[in-house]
Amino acid sequence: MAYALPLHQHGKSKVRLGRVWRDGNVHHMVEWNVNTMLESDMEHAFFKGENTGMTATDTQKNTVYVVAQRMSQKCTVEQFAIALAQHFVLTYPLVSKSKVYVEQKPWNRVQMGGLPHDHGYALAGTEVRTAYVTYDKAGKLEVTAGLKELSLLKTTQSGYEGFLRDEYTVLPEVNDRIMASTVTCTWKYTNQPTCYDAAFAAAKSALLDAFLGPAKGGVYSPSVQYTLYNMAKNLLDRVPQSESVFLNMPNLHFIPVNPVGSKFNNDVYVATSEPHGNIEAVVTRRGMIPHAKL
Ligand SMILES: O=c1[nH]c(=O)c2[nH]c(=O)[nH]c2[nH]1
Repeated sequence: MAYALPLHQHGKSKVRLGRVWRDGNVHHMVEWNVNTMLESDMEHAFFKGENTGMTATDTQKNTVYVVAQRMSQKCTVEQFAIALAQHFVLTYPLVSKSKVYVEQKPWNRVQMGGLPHDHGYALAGTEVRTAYVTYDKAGKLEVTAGLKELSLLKTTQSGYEGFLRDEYTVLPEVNDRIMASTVTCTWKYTNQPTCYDAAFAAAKSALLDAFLGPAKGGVYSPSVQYTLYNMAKNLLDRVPQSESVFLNMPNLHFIPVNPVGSKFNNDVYVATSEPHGNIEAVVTRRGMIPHAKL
């Protein structure tokens, strides 16, 4: 006995991508999380196990990257979703309706000293300020200030070369890549600042400046490790009351995509959060005792 099939559809979920448009030195970047769903005359797949004419969800995923690449001018999330939705219906005769849902991450261009940064972005509204305080009977006060979930990204001025190669290494050496991280940082005060807000602001801008470099041109990073050290160093330079800095920086990979043989043109990337690199260190003034990771 054949039962009714009043609804069926198939699609791909959570296709995450980064799209960068390069206008000379000024880059425009978006990160999208795309879900596709196709309604189609595919009853025979359910009833008979025949896949003839089916647009595979893997094909749908590749198409997400291809259409993102075809958007040659900087576009809105709506314009991209329309182009993708129309592509499915206009390309595949059995597809009667396409449904495309896209979420855009709130990456905002960083303003540095009042100037928009050429290629530096920060995620809006995610950063958390932290304070860890201990006080003992002898009157000893220890204050460790910090921040976490500060997401930073730059679309260029980052590379990774010269690392050990053996039979387990497949990673190509690159001198231009996206670098993105969600920074956790704590710094311990030897002397208490007169204004914690001002010290926090100085610390945060020290981190941002070392990660991104100047608004025009940025600064080259040969590794997350080097940038991390320079962020900590900048903080110790600019916050004289601090004695040691702990930094944790996941390396959130944006992997170049060549959708269906098309050439990667520094434009479309698979946006990933797992697995990710994880780099951390404690940097202190000479003679100072490092504070524990909190
Ligand atoms: O900046 C980097 N540091 C690493 O330790 C590392 N490892 C890796 O695979 N890519 C990178 N990038």
